[in-house]
Amino acid sequence: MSKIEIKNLNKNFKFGKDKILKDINLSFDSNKIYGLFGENGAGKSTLMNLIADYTFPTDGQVTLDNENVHDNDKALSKIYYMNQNNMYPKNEKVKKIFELTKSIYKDYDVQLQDKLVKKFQLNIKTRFNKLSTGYKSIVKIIIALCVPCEFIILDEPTLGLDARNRDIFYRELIESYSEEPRTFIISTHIIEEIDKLVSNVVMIADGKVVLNDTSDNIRAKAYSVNGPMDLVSDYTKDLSVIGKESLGQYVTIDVMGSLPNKKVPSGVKVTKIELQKLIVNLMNKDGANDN
Ligand SMILES: Nc1ncnc2c1ncn2[C@@H]1O[C@H](COP(=O)(O)OP(=O)(O)OP(=O)(O)O)[C@@H](O)[C@H]1O
Repeated sequence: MSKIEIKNLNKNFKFGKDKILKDINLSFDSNKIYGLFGENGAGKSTLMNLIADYTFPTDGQVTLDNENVHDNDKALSKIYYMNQNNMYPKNEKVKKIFELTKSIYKDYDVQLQDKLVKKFQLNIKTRFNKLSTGYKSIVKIIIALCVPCEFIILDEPTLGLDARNRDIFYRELIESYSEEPRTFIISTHIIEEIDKLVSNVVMIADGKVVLNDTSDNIRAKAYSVNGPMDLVSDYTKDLSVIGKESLGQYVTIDVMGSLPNKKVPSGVKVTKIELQKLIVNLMNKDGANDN
């Protein structure tokens, strides 16, 4: 059971004034699907780059099974990183790129690759640089699902994909994961499409981890409380408020934590919050400070 650990990590870029990542402590366990969320510029890609040793920490370290990943071929061979950079020879046909990948990874899953090529209707005789943005992502997705690595990091994998192809991707990811469990770390802004798929959620805001829990735990402690302002304010007074919207005398207050051990007042409705709404609330710091 392998594990990636990020310990006391800080990152700033040489010419940047600010720290991009601040005192990050996180672990990514075996066989889980992590959603990595945060607003534009929060530091998600930087974190993924650090895990895959594309850049190095200013302080702290990233380890895989207690070994620093930096310049560590053994550790890095267990990590596959799909991102927006095109690492493939631009003028090669897709078929050749698949062959090159297969020659690097001994247990590369050619059967799955062929199945995915058909599902996505990818023409493997096309040169990579002639593909549309969506199909470039599809080539990378196929490779990411077929390489025999224990940790698959996907930075905005569905960039440019239409709704049908996004649906195929999610279904194939789940099927592939069920057959061959491994760890996925997926960064995306389309939270509502993957919230049912992720087992764990990590959210970064202002370079810090602000949420790191299982999806089940988060769902079990995030609620919307709606009703007359005075009743809702009283019912939620000891809870951590993450969002608030009011319409006249009626208010919806989003909270995190255990609900009070008392009867919900008549006229007040308590519902669970969707992950998407929770993340947006957490991004919206003003909302969190409203109460
Ligand atoms: N090589 C670099 N040099 C200087 N600053 C950088 C570099 N790479 C990233 N940054 C800065 O680090 C911050 C975080 O960027 P990062 O790409 O990690 O965010 P992100 O959460 O992935 O954003 P997005 O969702 O928009 O892709 C940004 O302010 C960005 O400008």
